[in-house]
Amino acid sequence: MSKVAVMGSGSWGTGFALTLCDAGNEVTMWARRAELCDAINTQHRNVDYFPTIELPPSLRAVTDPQEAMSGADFVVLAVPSQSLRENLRVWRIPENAVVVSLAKGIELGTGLRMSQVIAEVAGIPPSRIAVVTGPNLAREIAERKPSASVVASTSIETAEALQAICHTRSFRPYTNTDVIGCELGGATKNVIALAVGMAIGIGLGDNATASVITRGLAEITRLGQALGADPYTFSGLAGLGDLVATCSSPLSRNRTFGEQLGKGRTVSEITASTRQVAEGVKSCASIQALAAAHGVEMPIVDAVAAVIAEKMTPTEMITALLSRSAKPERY
Ligand SMILES: NC(=O)C1=CN([C@@H]2O[C@H](COP(=O)(O)OP(=O)(O)OC[C@H]3O[C@@H](n4cnc5c(N)ncnc54)[C@H](O)[C@@H]3O)[C@@H](O)[C@H]2O)C=CC1
Ligand SMILES: O=C(CO)COP(=O)(O)O
Repeated sequence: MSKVAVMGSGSWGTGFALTLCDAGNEVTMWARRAELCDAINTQHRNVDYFPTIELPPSLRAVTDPQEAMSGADFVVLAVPSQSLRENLRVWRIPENAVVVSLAKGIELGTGLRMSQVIAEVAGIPPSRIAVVTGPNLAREIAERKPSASVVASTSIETAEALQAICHTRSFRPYTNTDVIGCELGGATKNVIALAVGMAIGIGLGDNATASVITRGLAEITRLGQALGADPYTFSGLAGLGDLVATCSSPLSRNRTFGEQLGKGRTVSEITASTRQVAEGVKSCASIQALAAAHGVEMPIVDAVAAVIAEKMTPTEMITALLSRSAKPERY
Protein backbone atom coordinates (compact mmCIF):
# COMPACT_ATOMS: atom_id res chain seq x y z
CA MET A 1 0.00 0.00 0.00
CA SER A 2 1.24 3.50 -0.85
CA LYS A 3 0.32 6.91 0.42
CA VAL A 4 -1.00 9.00 -2.48
CA ALA A 5 -2.01 12.65 -2.76
CA VAL A 6 -4.33 13.59 -5.62
CA MET A 7 -4.09 17.33 -6.20
CA GLY A 8 -7.37 18.39 -7.78
CA SER A 9 -10.88 17.04 -7.34
CA GLY A 10 -12.42 17.56 -10.75
CA SER A 11 -13.54 14.68 -12.96
CA TRP A 12 -10.28 12.90 -13.61
CA GLY A 13 -8.76 13.60 -10.18
CA THR A 14 -11.85 11.97 -8.65
CA GLY A 15 -11.91 9.04 -11.09
CA PHE A 16 -8.23 8.28 -10.59
CA ALA A 17 -8.42 8.76 -6.80
CA LEU A 18 -11.26 6.21 -6.68
CA THR A 19 -9.15 3.78 -8.74
CA LEU A 20 -6.20 4.25 -6.37
CA CYS A 21 -8.50 3.52 -3.40
CA ASP A 22 -9.81 0.38 -5.15
CA ALA A 23 -6.19 -0.72 -5.59
CA GLY A 24 -5.72 -0.51 -1.81
CA ASN A 25 -3.81 2.74 -1.35
CA GLU A 26 -4.26 5.44 1.29
CA VAL A 27 -5.51 8.37 -0.79
CA THR A 28 -5.97 12.02 0.15
CA MET A 29 -7.47 14.46 -2.33
CA TRP A 30 -6.88 18.17 -2.38
CA ALA A 31 -10.06 20.15 -3.10
CA ARG A 32 -10.00 23.90 -3.71
CA ARG A 33 -13.45 24.55 -2.29
CA ALA A 34 -14.37 23.77 1.32
CA GLU A 35 -17.97 22.84 0.39
CA LEU A 36 -16.80 20.18 -2.05
CA CYS A 37 -14.21 18.92 0.44
CA ASP A 38 -16.93 18.52 3.12
CA ALA A 39 -19.25 16.72 0.68
CA ILE A 40 -16.52 14.23 -0.26
CA ASN A 41 -15.79 13.53 3.43
CA THR A 42 -19.35 13.39 4.72
CA GLN A 43 -21.54 12.28 1.78
CA HIS A 44 -18.76 10.32 -0.03
CA ARG A 45 -19.78 11.94 -3.29
CA ASN A 46 -18.22 14.53 -5.53
CA VAL A 47 -21.39 16.61 -5.70
CA ASP A 48 -19.99 18.96 -8.35
CA TYR A 49 -18.68 16.46 -10.91
CA PHE A 50 -20.15 12.99 -10.21
CA PRO A 51 -23.10 13.48 -7.85
CA THR A 52 -24.53 10.00 -8.52
CA ILE A 53 -21.33 8.02 -7.95
CA GLU A 54 -20.54 6.70 -4.48
CA LEU A 55 -16.88 7.23 -3.54
CA PRO A 56 -14.93 4.81 -1.34
CA PRO A 57 -15.39 5.87 2.31
CA SER A 58 -11.61 5.67 2.76
CA LEU A 59 -11.10 8.56 0.30
CA ARG A 60 -10.33 11.65 2.38
CA ALA A 61 -10.37 15.24 1.11
CA VAL A 62 -8.56 18.28 2.54
CA THR A 63 -8.34 21.92 1.44
CA ASP A 64 -4.72 22.48 2.52
CA PRO A 65 -2.36 21.36 -0.28
CA GLN A 66 0.53 20.70 2.11
CA GLU A 67 -1.67 18.55 4.34
CA ALA A 68 -2.76 16.56 1.27
CA MET A 69 0.85 15.88 0.26
CA SER A 70 2.24 15.23 3.75
CA GLY A 71 4.22 11.96 3.71
CA ALA A 72 3.01 11.05 0.20
CA ASP A 73 4.92 8.46 -1.84
CA PHE A 74 3.10 9.62 -5.00
CA VAL A 75 1.75 13.09 -5.77
CA VAL A 76 -0.80 13.00 -8.60
CA LEU A 77 -1.39 16.34 -10.33
CA ALA A 78 -5.00 16.58 -11.52
CA VAL A 79 -5.36 20.26 -12.43
CA PRO A 80 -5.65 21.81 -15.92
CA SER A 81 -2.43 22.20 -17.93
CA GLN A 82 -2.47 25.96 -18.09
CA SER A 83 -2.63 26.33 -14.28
CA LEU A 84 -0.09 23.64 -13.38
CA ARG A 85 2.87 26.06 -13.34
CA GLU A 86 1.15 28.52 -10.97
CA ASN A 87 0.16 25.63 -8.65
CA LEU A 88 3.64 24.10 -8.60
CA ARG A 89 5.18 27.47 -7.74
CA VAL A 90 3.41 27.42 -4.37
CA TRP A 91 3.17 23.69 -3.58
CA ARG A 92 6.11 22.02 -1.84
CA ILE A 93 6.36 18.45 -3.13
CA PRO A 94 7.69 15.98 -0.51
CA GLU A 95 11.25 14.87 -1.14
CA ASN A 96 11.51 11.53 -3.00
CA ALA A 97 7.81 11.44 -3.96
CA VAL A 98 7.02 10.33 -7.51
CA VAL A 99 5.14 13.12 -9.29
CA VAL A 100 2.42 11.99 -11.69
CA SER A 101 0.72 14.20 -14.28
CA LEU A 102 -2.84 13.44 -15.40
CA ALA A 103 -3.11 16.54 -17.59
CA LYS A 104 -3.37 16.44 -21.37
CA GLY A 105 -2.16 19.78 -22.64
CA ILE A 106 0.79 21.80 -23.86
CA GLU A 107 1.69 25.00 -22.02
CA LEU A 108 0.88 28.22 -23.87
CA GLY A 109 3.86 30.50 -24.39
CA THR A 110 6.51 27.85 -23.69
CA GLY A 111 5.32 24.84 -25.73
CA LEU A 112 6.29 22.62 -22.81
CA ARG A 113 4.76 19.23 -22.01
CA MET A 114 3.51 18.81 -18.44
CA SER A 115 6.43 16.59 -17.39
CA GLN A 116 8.76 19.35 -18.57
CA VAL A 117 6.83 21.96 -16.57
CA ILE A 118 7.09 19.74 -13.47
CA ALA A 119 10.85 19.28 -13.94
CA GLU A 120 11.40 22.99 -14.55
CA VAL A 121 9.25 24.46 -11.78
CA ALA A 122 9.51 21.82 -9.03
CA GLY A 123 13.08 20.76 -9.85
CA ILE A 124 12.11 17.07 -9.91
CA PRO A 125 14.38 14.74 -11.95
CA PRO A 126 12.66 13.10 -14.97
CA SER A 127 13.23 9.66 -13.40
CA ARG A 128 10.74 10.63 -10.64
CA ILE A 129 8.12 12.02 -13.02
CA ALA A 130 5.38 9.93 -14.63
CA VAL A 131 2.27 10.54 -16.70
CA VAL A 132 -1.02 8.69 -17.00
CA THR A 133 -2.69 8.74 -20.39
CA GLY A 134 -4.78 6.64 -22.79
CA PRO A 135 -8.51 6.14 -23.39
CA ASN A 136 -9.66 7.11 -19.91
CA LEU A 137 -12.93 9.01 -19.95
CA ALA A 138 -13.21 9.89 -16.28
CA ARG A 139 -16.89 9.09 -15.80
CA GLU A 140 -16.47 5.56 -17.18
CA ILE A 141 -13.45 4.98 -14.93
CA ALA A 142 -15.42 6.27 -11.92
CA GLU A 143 -18.22 3.84 -12.84
CA ARG A 144 -15.58 1.08 -12.91
CA LYS A 145 -16.19 0.30 -16.56
CA PRO A 146 -13.13 -1.52 -17.95
CA SER A 147 -10.29 0.45 -19.50
CA ALA A 148 -6.67 -0.01 -20.43
CA SER A 149 -4.32 2.87 -19.80
CA VAL A 150 -0.68 3.92 -20.10
CA VAL A 151 1.67 4.87 -17.27
CA ALA A 152 4.80 6.43 -18.72
CA SER A 153 8.11 7.51 -17.27
CA THR A 154 11.64 7.70 -18.65
CA SER A 155 12.45 5.38 -15.72
CA ILE A 156 10.90 1.94 -16.19
CA GLU A 157 11.14 1.40 -12.41
CA THR A 158 9.01 4.50 -11.80
CA ALA A 159 6.49 3.45 -14.47
CA GLU A 160 6.28 -0.03 -12.91
CA ALA A 161 5.84 1.40 -9.41
CA LEU A 162 2.93 3.52 -10.65
CA GLN A 163 1.48 0.57 -12.56
CA ALA A 164 1.55 -1.49 -9.36
CA ILE A 165 -0.43 1.06 -7.34
CA CYS A 166 -3.23 1.69 -9.87
CA HIS A 167 -3.93 -1.74 -11.35
CA THR A 168 -7.46 -2.87 -10.44
CA ARG A 169 -10.06 -5.32 -11.77
CA SER A 170 -11.37 -2.63 -14.13
CA PHE A 171 -8.27 -0.48 -14.78
CA ARG A 172 -5.37 -2.10 -16.65
CA PRO A 173 -2.30 0.13 -16.97
CA TYR A 174 0.54 -0.67 -19.41
CA THR A 175 4.00 0.84 -18.93
CA ASN A 176 5.79 2.91 -21.56
CA THR A 177 9.08 4.84 -21.43
CA ASP A 178 8.22 7.13 -24.35
CA VAL A 179 7.02 10.08 -22.29
CA ILE A 180 7.27 12.48 -25.24
CA GLY A 181 4.96 10.37 -27.41
CA CYS A 182 2.53 9.66 -24.58
CA GLU A 183 2.16 13.33 -23.66
CA LEU A 184 1.91 14.55 -27.26
CA GLY A 185 -0.71 11.89 -28.05
CA GLY A 186 -2.85 12.96 -25.07
CA ALA A 187 -2.63 16.69 -25.75
CA THR A 188 -3.03 16.65 -29.52
CA LYS A 189 -6.01 14.27 -29.66
CA ASN A 190 -8.02 16.94 -27.84
CA VAL A 191 -7.55 19.28 -30.81
CA ILE A 192 -8.55 16.58 -33.27
CA ALA A 193 -11.62 15.86 -31.10
CA LEU A 194 -12.62 19.53 -31.43
CA ALA A 195 -12.50 19.13 -35.22
CA VAL A 196 -14.52 15.90 -35.09
CA GLY A 197 -17.05 17.60 -32.81
CA MET A 198 -17.42 20.44 -35.31
CA ALA A 199 -18.05 17.95 -38.13
CA ILE A 200 -20.74 16.29 -35.99
CA GLY A 201 -22.27 19.65 -35.04
CA ILE A 202 -22.49 20.69 -38.69
CA GLY A 203 -24.19 17.39 -39.45
CA LEU A 204 -21.52 15.71 -41.58
CA GLY A 205 -21.46 11.94 -41.70
CA ASP A 206 -19.33 9.11 -40.36
CA ASN A 207 -17.02 9.19 -43.39
CA ALA A 208 -16.06 12.75 -42.48
CA THR A 209 -15.38 11.95 -38.83
CA ALA A 210 -13.34 8.84 -39.74
CA SER A 211 -11.34 10.93 -42.21
CA VAL A 212 -10.57 13.60 -39.60
CA ILE A 213 -9.59 10.96 -37.00
CA THR A 214 -7.27 9.19 -39.44
CA ARG A 215 -5.63 12.29 -40.86
CA GLY A 216 -5.47 13.64 -37.29
CA LEU A 217 -3.46 10.59 -36.29
CA ALA A 218 -1.10 11.29 -39.20
CA GLU A 219 -0.57 14.83 -37.87
CA ILE A 220 0.02 13.63 -34.31
CA THR A 221 2.53 11.06 -35.55
CA ARG A 222 4.40 13.62 -37.68
CA LEU A 223 4.69 16.02 -34.75
CA GLY A 224 5.79 13.24 -32.43
CA GLN A 225 8.50 12.02 -34.81
CA ALA A 226 9.84 15.55 -35.18
CA LEU A 227 10.03 15.90 -31.39
CA GLY A 228 11.77 12.57 -30.78
CA ALA A 229 8.84 10.29 -29.91
CA ASP A 230 8.66 6.63 -30.88
CA PRO A 231 6.17 6.50 -33.81
CA TYR A 232 4.79 3.16 -32.54
CA THR A 233 3.46 4.95 -29.45
CA PHE A 234 0.82 6.55 -31.67
CA SER A 235 -0.64 3.19 -32.73
CA GLY A 236 -1.05 2.32 -29.07
CA LEU A 237 -3.37 3.34 -26.26
CA ALA A 238 -1.78 6.78 -25.81
CA GLY A 239 -2.26 7.54 -29.52
CA LEU A 240 -4.98 5.75 -31.47
CA GLY A 241 -6.69 4.46 -28.31
CA ASP A 242 -7.20 7.88 -26.74
CA LEU A 243 -7.99 9.52 -30.09
CA VAL A 244 -10.77 7.02 -30.81
CA ALA A 245 -12.24 7.19 -27.29
CA THR A 246 -12.27 10.97 -27.24
CA CYS A 247 -13.54 11.49 -30.79
CA SER A 248 -16.27 8.82 -30.40
CA SER A 249 -17.67 9.66 -27.01
CA PRO A 250 -20.34 12.21 -26.13
CA LEU A 251 -18.64 12.22 -22.69
CA SER A 252 -15.62 14.03 -24.17
CA ARG A 253 -15.58 17.72 -23.26
CA ASN A 254 -13.43 18.52 -26.32
CA ARG A 255 -15.73 16.72 -28.76
CA THR A 256 -18.77 18.34 -27.11
CA PHE A 257 -17.14 21.77 -27.30
CA GLY A 258 -16.49 21.24 -31.02
CA GLU A 259 -20.05 20.04 -31.56
CA GLN A 260 -21.39 23.23 -29.99
CA LEU A 261 -19.12 25.30 -32.27
CA GLY A 262 -20.45 23.35 -35.25
CA LYS A 263 -23.98 24.24 -34.17
CA GLY A 264 -23.09 27.93 -34.32
CA ARG A 265 -22.31 28.85 -30.71
CA THR A 266 -19.27 31.05 -30.01
CA VAL A 267 -16.15 30.11 -28.04
CA SER A 268 -17.03 32.53 -25.24
CA GLU A 269 -20.64 31.29 -25.01
CA ILE A 270 -19.54 27.66 -24.72
CA THR A 271 -16.74 28.45 -22.26
CA ALA A 272 -19.15 30.40 -20.06
CA SER A 273 -21.66 27.53 -20.04
CA THR A 274 -19.36 24.88 -18.48
CA ARG A 275 -17.10 24.68 -15.46
CA GLN A 276 -15.11 21.84 -17.03
CA VAL A 277 -11.85 22.19 -18.92
CA ALA A 278 -11.65 21.36 -22.66
CA GLU A 279 -7.86 21.42 -22.97
CA GLY A 280 -7.75 21.55 -26.78
CA VAL A 281 -9.26 25.05 -26.79
CA LYS A 282 -6.01 26.44 -25.37
CA SER A 283 -3.57 23.76 -26.53
CA CYS A 284 -4.47 24.19 -30.23
CA ALA A 285 -2.41 27.40 -30.21
CA SER A 286 0.56 25.93 -28.32
CA ILE A 287 0.60 22.80 -30.51
CA GLN A 288 0.37 24.93 -33.63
CA ALA A 289 3.36 26.99 -32.43
CA LEU A 290 5.32 23.83 -31.56
CA ALA A 291 4.63 22.40 -35.03
CA ALA A 292 5.65 25.63 -36.73
CA ALA A 293 8.89 25.76 -34.73
CA HIS A 294 9.75 22.24 -35.93
CA GLY A 295 8.56 22.67 -39.53
CA VAL A 296 5.72 20.14 -39.13
CA GLU A 297 2.61 20.51 -41.26
CA MET A 298 -0.60 20.15 -39.18
CA PRO A 299 -3.51 21.38 -41.29
CA ILE A 300 -6.28 20.15 -38.94
CA VAL A 301 -4.60 21.76 -35.93
CA ASP A 302 -4.14 25.00 -37.92
CA ALA A 303 -7.80 24.97 -38.95
CA VAL A 304 -9.04 24.33 -35.39
CA ALA A 305 -6.80 27.13 -34.08
CA ALA A 306 -8.30 29.48 -36.69
CA VAL A 307 -11.86 28.59 -35.60
CA ILE A 308 -11.01 29.02 -31.91
CA ALA A 309 -9.44 32.43 -32.71
CA GLU A 310 -12.69 33.22 -34.57
CA LYS A 311 -10.89 33.79 -37.85
CA MET A 312 -12.90 31.04 -39.58
CA THR A 313 -16.27 29.33 -39.09
CA PRO A 314 -16.48 25.54 -38.70
CA THR A 315 -18.05 25.27 -42.17
CA GLU A 316 -15.22 27.33 -43.68
CA MET A 317 -12.79 25.05 -41.83
CA ILE A 318 -14.19 21.94 -43.54
CA THR A 319 -14.09 23.69 -46.95
CA ALA A 320 -10.49 24.79 -46.35
CA LEU A 321 -9.42 21.23 -45.42
CA LEU A 322 -11.15 19.69 -48.44
CA SER A 323 -9.73 22.20 -50.90
CA ARG A 324 -6.10 21.57 -49.98
CA SER A 325 -4.00 20.41 -52.92
CA ALA A 326 -4.34 16.72 -53.85
CA LYS A 327 -1.50 14.50 -52.63
CA PRO A 328 -0.52 10.88 -51.89
CA GLU A 329 -1.60 9.45 -48.53
CA ARG A 330 1.40 9.58 -46.22
CA TYR A 331 2.31 10.07 -42.66
N1 LIG B 1 -12.06 14.13 -17.52
C1 LIG B 1 -11.47 13.19 -18.22
O1 LIG B 1 -12.13 12.27 -18.73
C2 LIG B 1 -9.99 13.19 -18.37
C3 LIG B 1 -9.25 14.32 -18.17
N2 LIG B 1 -7.90 14.32 -18.37
C4 LIG B 1 -7.09 15.50 -18.17
O2 LIG B 1 -7.00 15.75 -16.77
C5 LIG B 1 -6.81 17.14 -16.53
C6 LIG B 1 -7.81 17.61 -15.51
O3 LIG B 1 -9.07 17.44 -16.11
P1 LIG B 1 -10.42 17.16 -15.35
O4 LIG B 1 -10.24 16.67 -13.98
O5 LIG B 1 -11.23 16.33 -16.25
O6 LIG B 1 -10.98 18.65 -15.36
P2 LIG B 1 -12.18 19.25 -14.52
O7 LIG B 1 -12.53 20.52 -15.21
O8 LIG B 1 -13.21 18.22 -14.31
O9 LIG B 1 -11.49 19.56 -13.12
C7 LIG B 1 -10.39 20.43 -13.00
C8 LIG B 1 -10.00 20.54 -11.55
O10 LIG B 1 -8.93 21.48 -11.45
C9 LIG B 1 -9.31 22.53 -10.55
N3 LIG B 1 -8.75 23.77 -11.05
C10 LIG B 1 -9.16 24.52 -12.09
N4 LIG B 1 -8.39 25.62 -12.22
C11 LIG B 1 -7.46 25.54 -11.23
C12 LIG B 1 -6.40 26.38 -10.80
N5 LIG B 1 -6.12 27.52 -11.44
N6 LIG B 1 -5.67 25.99 -9.74
C13 LIG B 1 -5.95 24.85 -9.10
N7 LIG B 1 -6.95 24.02 -9.43
C14 LIG B 1 -7.69 24.36 -10.48
C15 LIG B 1 -10.83 22.53 -10.55
O11 LIG B 1 -11.32 23.11 -9.34
C16 LIG B 1 -11.12 21.06 -10.66
O12 LIG B 1 -11.01 20.44 -9.39
C17 LIG B 1 -6.96 17.82 -17.90
O13 LIG B 1 -5.71 18.11 -18.42
C18 LIG B 1 -7.67 16.79 -18.76
O14 LIG B 1 -7.32 16.90 -20.12
C19 LIG B 1 -7.25 13.17 -18.75
C20 LIG B 1 -7.94 12.00 -18.93
C21 LIG B 1 -9.36 11.92 -18.75
O1 LIG C 1 -8.77 12.54 -22.19
C1 LIG C 1 -9.88 12.10 -22.13
C2 LIG C 1 -10.18 10.67 -22.34
O2 LIG C 1 -9.02 9.90 -22.39
C3 LIG C 1 -11.03 13.00 -21.85
O3 LIG C 1 -11.26 13.84 -22.91
P1 LIG C 1 -12.02 15.21 -22.69
O4 LIG C 1 -11.08 16.10 -21.91
O5 LIG C 1 -12.30 15.71 -24.06
O6 LIG C 1 -13.26 14.94 -21.90
